[in-house]
Amino acid sequence: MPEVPFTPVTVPRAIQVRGLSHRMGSGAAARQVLFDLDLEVGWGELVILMGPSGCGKTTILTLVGALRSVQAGSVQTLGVELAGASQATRIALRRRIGFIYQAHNLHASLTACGNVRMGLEVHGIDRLQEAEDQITAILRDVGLADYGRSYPARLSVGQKQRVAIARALVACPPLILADEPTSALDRTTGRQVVDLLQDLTRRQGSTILMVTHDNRILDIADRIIEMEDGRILSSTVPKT
Ligand SMILES: Nc1ncnc2c1ncn2[C@@H]1O[C@H](COP(=O)(O)OP(=O)(O)OP(=O)(O)O)[C@@H](O)[C@H]1O
Repeated sequence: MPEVPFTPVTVPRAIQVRGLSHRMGSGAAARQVLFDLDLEVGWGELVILMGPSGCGKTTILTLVGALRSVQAGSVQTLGVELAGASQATRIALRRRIGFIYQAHNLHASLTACGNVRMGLEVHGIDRLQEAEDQITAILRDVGLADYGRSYPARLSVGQKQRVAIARALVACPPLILADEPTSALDRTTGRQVVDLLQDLTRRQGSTILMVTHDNRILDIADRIIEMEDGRILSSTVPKT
C-alpha cells in the first residue's frame, strides 16, 4: 500500500517561505526577480499562484521544490529548511514531491506504465509486485486503465497529461508542485485534468501549489495568491 502522506504535528505548514529574495542571471545581466517574499501553504491546501508572465512564479516553485538553491531568506518545504541545505538534503526532499509540468515531459521510449513506474523509482519504491499494483491502480484512477501499454505518441495531449499526473501521484507524495498543468490543453480537457488532480490529491490528502495563467480553473483553489514583479499582491479565497 502507498505510504500515508507525511503530516507530522511538529511541522505546522507544508510550505513556509520567509523573506525570500532571489537574483537570476549573472554579471551585467543579473537581475532581482523575487523581493523579500513571505508565503505559506497549509497541509492539504490547494493553492494557486498567479500573475503576469515573468513575475517570478516558476522561480518560487523551483525554490520550494529544491530544484534551485536559496540565496536569501528561508524556504521550509515539508519541514525541511532549504536555505543552506546540502545537495543530499535537496535530493531527498525532491523524492517526496510530485512534479507536474506544462509540457508533460513523458519519455517517448516508455509506455504509459513505464512512465508511471519512473514516478515510483525516483521515490525509491521498487518492490516489484507492490509497484505493479500501484501503477495499475493509479492508471485506472486517471481513466487510462486500457492504455498502460501505449506509448506517448499514441496518446492524445490530454491523455499524456493524465499519465504525467499518474506519474506525479503514484507514490502518494505529500506535496505536488504543478507548473501550468493545463496550458497545452483545450478548455474541456483542461477542466477534466484539474478536476482529476483535485479529486485524487484530496483523496490522498496531498498539498498542491499550482502555478497557472488559466482563469478557467481558479475555482478549484482553496486560496489564490496573486504576484506582480517578484512580490505578492494578495492572498484570497476564490468565490464559489
Ligand atoms: N536563467 C535565467 N537568467 C536570467 N533571468 C532569468 C532566468 N530564468 C528566468 N529569468 C527571469 O526571471 C524572471 C522570473 O521568471 P519566472 O520564470 O519565475 O516567471 P514566471 O512568472 O513563471 O513567468 P511565466 O508565467 O512566463 O512562466 C523573468 O523575468 C525571467 O526572464
